[in-house]
Amino acid sequence: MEPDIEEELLCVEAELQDVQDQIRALLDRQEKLYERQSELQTLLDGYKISQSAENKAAPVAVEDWSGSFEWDSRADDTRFNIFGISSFRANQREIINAVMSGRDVLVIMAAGGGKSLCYQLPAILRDGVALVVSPLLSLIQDQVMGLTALGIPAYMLTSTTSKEDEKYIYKALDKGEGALTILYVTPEKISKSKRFMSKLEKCHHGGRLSLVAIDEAHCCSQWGHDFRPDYKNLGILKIQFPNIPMIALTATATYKVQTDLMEMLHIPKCVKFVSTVNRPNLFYKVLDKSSVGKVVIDEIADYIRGSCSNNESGIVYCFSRKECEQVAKELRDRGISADYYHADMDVVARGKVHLRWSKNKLQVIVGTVAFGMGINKPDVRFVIHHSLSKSMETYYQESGRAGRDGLPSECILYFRPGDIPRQSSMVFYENCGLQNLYDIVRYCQSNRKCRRSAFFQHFGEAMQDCNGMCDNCAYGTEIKEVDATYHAKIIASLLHDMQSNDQRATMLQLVDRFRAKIKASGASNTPASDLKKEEVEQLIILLILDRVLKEEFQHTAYATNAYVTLGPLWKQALQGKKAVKLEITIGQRGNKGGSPKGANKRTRTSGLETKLDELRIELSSSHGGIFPHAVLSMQQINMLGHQKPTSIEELEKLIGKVKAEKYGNRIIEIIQPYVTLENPDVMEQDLRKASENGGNKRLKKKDKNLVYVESSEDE
Ligand SMILES: Nc1ncnc2c1ncn2[C@@H]1O[C@H](COP(=O)(O)OP(=O)(O)OP(=O)(O)O)[C@@H](O)[C@H]1O
Ligand SMILES: [Mg+2]
Repeated sequence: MEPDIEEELLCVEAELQDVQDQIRALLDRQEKLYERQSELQTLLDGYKISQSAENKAAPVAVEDWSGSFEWDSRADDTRFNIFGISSFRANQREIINAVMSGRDVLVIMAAGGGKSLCYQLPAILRDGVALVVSPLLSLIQDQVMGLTALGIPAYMLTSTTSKEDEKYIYKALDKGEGALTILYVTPEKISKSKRFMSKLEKCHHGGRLSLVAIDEAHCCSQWGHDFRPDYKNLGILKIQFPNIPMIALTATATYKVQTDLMEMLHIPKCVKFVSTVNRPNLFYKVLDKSSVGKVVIDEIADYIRGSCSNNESGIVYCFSRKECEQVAKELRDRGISADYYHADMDVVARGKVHLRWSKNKLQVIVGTVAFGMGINKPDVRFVIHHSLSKSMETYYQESGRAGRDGLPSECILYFRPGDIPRQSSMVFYENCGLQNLYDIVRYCQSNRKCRRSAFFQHFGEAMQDCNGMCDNCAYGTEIKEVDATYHAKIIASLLHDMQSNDQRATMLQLVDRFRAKIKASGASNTPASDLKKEEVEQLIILLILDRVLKEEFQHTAYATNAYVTLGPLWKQALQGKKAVKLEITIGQRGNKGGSPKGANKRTRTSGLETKLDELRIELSSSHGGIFPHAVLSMQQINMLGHQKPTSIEELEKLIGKVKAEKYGNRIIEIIQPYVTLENPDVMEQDLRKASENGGNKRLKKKDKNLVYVESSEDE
């Protein structure tokens, strides 16, 4: 009788546990649905408001921003002859048209998408002064130097502006004297300088304020990833200058951030342009990270030497300041030109490192997250994460600093489960901190799913083709699936015993205990004996993601420790009711030996291109220390390398009038010897085609092995 009762009791308990788990799962779902409900409600409210506002206003024609406008030919001329840009990228033309039509505009466009042109070009086309608010001094300096080199009267009013320039700027604002087309300021100028605001108002009253641009506009919103208090006050600009078009630009903004921005900047009726988050030229890959530090550095150094032997720029992101210094030193020991960048350094030292790197005098910056916004270098060919970021959003931002010029570039993340507790003990108190971290852990652990699809999912965008531009799509990984249900049971029972005795375990301790238990039981032939140390770590992470286990944190005087404890579904695991499948990679994850499709594309071997690269560095120093990419972009170097123009007229058709006039003689001098080496007939044909194309389309490549990628809308 008694055994029957016990058995039934066990069954009832198990069923109860099951029911509780289901309730928990439903509650989770309910929470998610509430969240979505509120998002949809806001969306609907916004839609209704804009509808009623439109109904009240005079009826407007359907807004077709891609149609033809009176300024079309001037816009094309400025794009090509001043900026040297052969065609507009997606949405650029439409955005420019909306601004030119006097509308307020909100632009969400991926990093490197070409947002600057969207306000710089209308600034040139419209009469008067364009005010640009940008959050960082370094960003402003880059932009002003670049524009000045193109002959555009651009100035900045910041703490570093000389008295003389300040006087010039105030006079231009006040009385319209002197040429001033674009004026950059930091948000503090708007919120703190009454003098500046009064001059700006005078400029406006005189009808000389052409537009207002708010760059990195996500800084306005507390929900964004980089909130800046001074950005909160920028709403004043629309109140004071209601009839001046305002354009707000950012690389990423969730729907919540977008509505927040529109409200704060007082642009409820703005035209919104949202471009895809996809960066088709970036190759994403995750590599297993060895627990031996030197091995990881050896691999990184090998990669840089092998794939970026032409001194192509890159970034290595590290978790801590100490790690940055260490990794930079070890890369230098291996002959790579690398230096570190973190928040503990003083501003001058940081600025110096950044500048050397921007001018191609330093190949690699090893940085913490402090090396962030303000990186304006277009030709970063690789971003390597020495350890994982804290969320998908942060990873998207950081890896997105690669390939802003549209040329193929690589984003490599070194992952090992042992790095997770370091991150989790930093983020656990943030809103959704652990949830965000576990999302990127899922990204890292996945051996099958397209990496790109994780970004689409995260940013709520429809899937797009990856075109083999991630490791899982390009070559996949050989995987062995292990039934780890039994292993999970042992781990749950181990932790249960420990917790009953008021003991705790870190992940490493748990791995050791697990392995010791297997060894002590002499069960070398049990299925649990077959897992290596790293695989047990991987299993523990899997159990955390599956909520069988969870992380808990405790502060000591020196650190925050992360412990692994039993999670909501532990009983199921203990009873062997939770099927656990562990994917183990066979050999090394990713195909390190083979080259991904993306990596091949950018191999630049031509001697002429190397010479042109050297020339742009030389010209950049002799033209007031501007950046080499402001002289010629990598795309332009590739184009010149293939088309080899030999006269200023031909050159003009490729890089526009301003650059051809300024640097033309030197460029042709470099190209000339290479032309005489070639078959004159072939060259003749190429040049004829170039002029037929008006310089707007690239020529067909002569050499099948050379792949030339130009970023343009028709790419
Ligand atoms: N239509 C185009 N064709 C080719 N190159 C372009 C085009 N538009 C912009 N670029 C180039 O792309 C690079 C990135 O442009 P830009 O700095 O405006 O990007 P962004 O969208 O502001 O990115 P971020 O969010 O990182 O600031 C620059 O080198 C710029 O010259
Ligand atoms: Mg920008």
